[in-house]
Formats: sequence, structure tokens, C-alpha cells
Amino acid sequence: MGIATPDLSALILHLKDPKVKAALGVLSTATIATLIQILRTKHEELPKIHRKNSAVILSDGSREIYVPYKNEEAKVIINPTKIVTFEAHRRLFLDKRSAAPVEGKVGVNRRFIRQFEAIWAILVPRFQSKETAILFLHACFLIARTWLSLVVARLDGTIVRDLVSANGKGFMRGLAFWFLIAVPATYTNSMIQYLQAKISIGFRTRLIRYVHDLYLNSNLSFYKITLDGQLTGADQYITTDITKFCDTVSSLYSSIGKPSVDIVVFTYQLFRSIGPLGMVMIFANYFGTAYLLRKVSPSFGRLAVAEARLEGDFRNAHSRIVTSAEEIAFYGGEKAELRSLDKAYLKLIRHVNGIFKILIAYNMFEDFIIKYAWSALGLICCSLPVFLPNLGGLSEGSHEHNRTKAFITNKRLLLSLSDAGGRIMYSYKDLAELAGYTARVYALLSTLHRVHANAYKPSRNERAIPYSFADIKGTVQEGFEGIRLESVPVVIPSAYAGEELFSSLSFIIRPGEHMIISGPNGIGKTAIARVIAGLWPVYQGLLSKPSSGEIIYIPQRPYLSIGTLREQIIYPQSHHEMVTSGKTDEDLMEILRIVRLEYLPGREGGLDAKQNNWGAVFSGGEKQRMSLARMFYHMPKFAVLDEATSAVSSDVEGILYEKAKEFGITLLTISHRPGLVKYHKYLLKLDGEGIWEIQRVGTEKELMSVEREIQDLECRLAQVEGWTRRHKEVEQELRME
Ligand SMILES: Nc1ncnc2c1ncn2[C@@H]1O[C@H](COP(=O)(O)OP(=O)(O)OP(=O)(O)O)[C@@H](O)[C@H]1O
Repeated sequence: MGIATPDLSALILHLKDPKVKAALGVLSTATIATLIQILRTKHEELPKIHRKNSAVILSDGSREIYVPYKNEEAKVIINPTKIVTFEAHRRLFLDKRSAAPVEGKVGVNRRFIRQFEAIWAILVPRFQSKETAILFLHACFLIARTWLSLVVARLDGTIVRDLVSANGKGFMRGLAFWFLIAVPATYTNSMIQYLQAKISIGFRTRLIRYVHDLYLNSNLSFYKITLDGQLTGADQYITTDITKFCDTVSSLYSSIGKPSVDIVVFTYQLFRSIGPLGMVMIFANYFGTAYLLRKVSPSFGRLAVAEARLEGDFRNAHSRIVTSAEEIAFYGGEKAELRSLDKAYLKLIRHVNGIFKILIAYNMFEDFIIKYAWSALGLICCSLPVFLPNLGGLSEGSHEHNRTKAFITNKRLLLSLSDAGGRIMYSYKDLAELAGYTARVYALLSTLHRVHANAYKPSRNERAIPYSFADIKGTVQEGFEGIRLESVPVVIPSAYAGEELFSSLSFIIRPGEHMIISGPNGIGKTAIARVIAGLWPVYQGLLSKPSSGEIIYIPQRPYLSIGTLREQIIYPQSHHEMVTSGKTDEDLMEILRIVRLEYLPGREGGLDAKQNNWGAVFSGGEKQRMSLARMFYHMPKFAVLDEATSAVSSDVEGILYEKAKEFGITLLTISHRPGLVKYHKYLLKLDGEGIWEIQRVGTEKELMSVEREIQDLECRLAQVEGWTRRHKEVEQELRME
């Protein structure tokens, strides 16, 4: 049974309540001792609970995660994919010959085989891996099933022979065998299904872990993939396409593996029964059917790719509504959203309907050939030993009963053979669909590899285009005691030609030299923060910055994760990391007091209160103050605040700035608020046309005196109108006299 996390912070809060204190006074010493004992036990359980609530990184880099399963917490150790593995695979995924084709060219061809081989290296990394063992076991069961089918075919023949020859004893013996064979036969069938599901899950787990490691790493592939622009909706690829790919691969392994074994075994058996002519006919039939089906079948691969894309669009339209529900509700945008949802769904449905229509003719043709033409041919083959005994293979004697037995056995073998052949032919459609899913999964993997290796495609244009992704030449130095840009262009990145916002920007911020960046909307203020954070490339020049633990970026739109209230403050740390770093819940309460959010644990039910969407719970100002709480928690040497206090009232804003400076955090602020200038030493003013300048901001005292002077002048100016009126009145009075 999982242990509920004790809500100690809430408990402490309650204990401080005067009413609770008074109530405790009434309790007997024994009761208080029991209370203390309970608290102590809970306290001892804490490290275990922290560990269970967090994904702990072990010394060898593997992740330890506790997953709830059947009222228990199952421990799972995940080994990260090694960098050398990515490097070894890069060659496979950046191979031009297997590059993801345009939709129209997806099909069962050489490119598909190359792409599949590349993915196979992830699915079964070593011959000794677990998946090989499962595949082998599965193959054993497939062979066992074929053997059992053979036994059943013979038994069937014997039973019918005994029936026709009125051999009661033999008939009863046959029936007893029939039931006996049913036990291993049914077990084999169930195991085949079970192992097929196991293979699918095994492959999916391997692929998902690989993709996750490649997607979410310090190289920020998840962000860069959006800049790359070659692949949209990575979530659809990861959640749906990988699943479909794995399901199709494992079902194809069964649907092609079993009939292939069947064909070899049954063909041999039939060869003995119906002779060479029959065999030639059967094989001619196979090749003829395969050729015909390939000729008439539509491009299932292309259709599968298009369907997956449309499914992705429909899903995106829905997730947009979930993430922006409040904004849409304020605008009354339900009609507009309904329109776009309807449109996305109709596009998908039209496509799926189109596939169904194509399938009518295809299925009819397939059934005609496989069910009827093949059966007719089967009967002809069965008749060969009867009508042409010289070509009819091994005869079991000319007695009528034996002929019946041979016919029944042959017919059953032929039925199994035609069933096996039919299943292989039917699998062609699945194989073509697999080509589609393979193309999607390959596109995801090759984009991730390309972004991970910064191996962007060179420009298609002959002329060298400045600021293409292949043109990143700047230097980034980490571990610097400050932030320094030397002749760094600020460019909106794009795969082929980025747009320049500033041709060359240079400044240096040393500890204590707070800087504010201001300028009109869309000029490129956040862009500078993106370059410093490493989200956008440094195309030229030098960027020096503190090491990653010493700088924090507070973005314009506050981000709140799924999890406890505590996790919002300590993000991206885990509870376990917080405890091991020596921080306590009391420290968090102190931070909440600084940002004026001390009421939240009481309101939400303690620091352990969980929410899936904190964004919908907090107000705009609360979200921003929570982001600042993170800064006070991590206590970095430098902080980049991008409009981080725009929704916070100015009095609290001032206190937060003063507090941050007091803690020795050097600030780089991006803001429109003139009121914030006074907390900084330098002002980086951005103007249109890529012009910028740095101004020294006066000391706070100087700024205050200037502000007072301005206020004084404004007061005097406000009185001018009154004085002018009085002046006119006095002049009029004098004239009248
Ligand atoms: N991913 C992107 N693709 C294309 N253009 C972009 C991208 N990101 C930003 N831009 C453009 O770059 C310019 C600078 O954007 P930035 O976010 O830096 O503006 P800003 O000065 O911070 O504006 P604001 O004060 O409104 O926040 C804008 O014109 C914006 O449209």
C-alpha cells in the first residue's frame, strides 16, 4: 500500500494557530507524547517518500522511478541512452538515400527497407537482448502451431476414414486424440497472442525511451525542433505513430511468420501427396496473385501517412482548446473554435471515407482471388492423384477408404495452405501501411538526430546565405563571472535564412551591474534573452555566460508544471533533490512570504497539494510571483527577468527587486515599465532599424531627486491655468476701475 505523503507544512501552520495551541494545552501528556511519536515516525518515513515522489538520478546516470501499480509502487530503473549510441546511429538516420520521402512516394520499396533497418537497430540493439529471446520464443510457438495443424489434418483424415469404414473403435480413439490435442493447441494460440503483445510493448518501450532521451536533453532538441520547421506536432509522432508502428510490426511478424512456416511445411507434405504438377500450379498461383495484388492495390502507405497527419491536426485543434480555455471563453470564441474543430474532423473523415471507398473494390478483388479462384485450383490439385495417378505423388493405395482419407487430408492441407498464402497476401496491405508508419517514425528520428547534432541541411541555394543553420560560427563560453556579448548578431533563426534583428550587439554585465533592456514591442528584447539562454544560435561573435546552475531565466509567460505546490516553487528540481540539498519546507514558506504568497499552502491544502493545472488556479500576478519564488529558491548569481513582474503591483514589484539585489542576484531585466529603471545600473535602449545604445542610469538617490523635481514641475504646471485665469480677472477689474 502506498504511504500518503504527510502534510507537515500544513500541520506546522495549524500548530501555530493560537486556537490549536490553546487546545493542545487541554490534552493530556500521554496524548501529546503519542502525537510526537506519530510525527517522529512520519519524519523517518520522509526520505523514502521523497524518493518515491521524485525521479532520482543514480550515480551511473540511470533514473529510478516509482510507478503506481496494483496498489503498490513498482520501482523501475531506466538506463539513459548513451551518447555513443546516438553517434553510432546518426549515420543511419542522416543517410540521404533513406531521407523521409514526400507523402506520394511512400511504399514498399528500397527506401522503406533502409528506413526499417535503421529503426530495427533501436528495436533490437543486440542479438542477446530480451527482444531477441521473445522473438525466438514466438517463432517456436509458431512452428509448434504449424506442427499441431499438421497433426490435426492427419487426425481429421483418420477420423473421417474410420467413420466411412464404420470402424467404431478407431473413431472413438480418434476423438480422444482430438480432445487431447486441443489442450496444447489452445495454449499455443494464447501464447502466440501474448508474445505478440509483449513484442509490441517491448519495441514501443525501446523506441519511446530512445526518443525521449533524444528529445529532452540539454541540447534543447524539443525547442530546436520547432525552429527547424521540418516536423510539426512531435507529440502525435511520439504518442500515436510509434504505437501504431510497433503494433503493426509485431502483428506482421505473426501474420507473415506463421503462414511462411505453414507454407514450407504444408508444401512439402502436399508435394508428397499431390505430386510435382500440383506444386507447380500452386506456386504459379502464388506468384500470379502477388503480382496482380501489387498492381491493383492502392498506395496504403501514402494513405496511412496522410491519415496520421490529419489525426495529428485534429488532436492539435483539441489540445489548443484545453490549453487556452479561459482566453477563448473571454473572447466568446466557441463558434470560431467549433468551426476549426469541425473542419479538422471533416478533413480527417473525408480522407478515411475515401480509403473505405477504395477498399470496396480492392477487398472484392482480393476475396475473389484468394477465396474462390484459389479454392477452385485447390480442388483441381486434390483431384490430380485421383485422375492422374502417375503425376499424383505418393498414393496411399487404391482402396476407396484410403482415397477418402488422402482426399480429406489433402483438402485440409490445401485449405491450410491457401489460408496461409491468403494471409500473406492480405498482409501486403499491412506491410504497405507499415511503410507509412515507418516513414513517419523515421522522419521523427532523423529530425531529432539532425537537430541533436546541429547537422542542419545546407542551403539549397547556390549563393551562400547568411544566417542559415549551416552558418553558425559564434563561440559560447560558459562559467564566466557575468554576461558578455561581443559582436553577436541577434537573428530570428530559420533553417535557410534567419532574419537579422540586430547586426552586432556588445555589452558586458559584471556581478552587481544590473541592466534593464527596454524598447518598443517586437523589437527583439526577448530575442536577446533567447540568445543568452542558448535557445537561439550565436551566429557570430562571442557569448560568455555563467554556468547553467548560476543563471536563471524567468520567461514572459509563467510555466507551471503538473504536480504539488512544492514542485511549483522548486521547479525543475524534484522533492528528493530539494531534501538532499538541505532545504526544508520552512525555507519554502519563507520564500513564499517574500513573494507575498504565504497564504497559498493554507488555501490549497499544504505544500503537498496536487493539481494538474495550476495555471487555471493561480491569478496572473500569482503565477508571476510563483516564478519569482523559483528565483529565490534557486538563488542564482544572475537572473534574466523577461517582463516577469508585469502583472505584479508596483509596490510589491519594488520590494521583490530590492530583495533580489539584497541576496546578491545580478539582474538583467526586460521591461517596458519606466518605474523599474531605478533598480538598475545600465539601460540598454533598443530602437527600430537595429539601433541600440547603452545608458548609465543614475544612482537611486539621483533618480529620486530627479523624480521629485519632475513632480514639483508638474504641480506648478497644473497651477498655470488658475494663475492665467486670475491674471485675466485682475486685468478686467483694473479696467473697470
Ligand atoms: N520563432 C519565431 N519565428 C519568427 N519570428 C519570431 C519568432 N520569435 C520571435 N519572432 C519575431 O522576432 C521579433 C522579436 O521578438 P521578441 O519576442 O524578441 O520581441 P520583444 O521585443 O520581446 O517584444 P514584446 O515587448 O512584445 O515582448 C518579433 O517581431 C517576433 O515576431
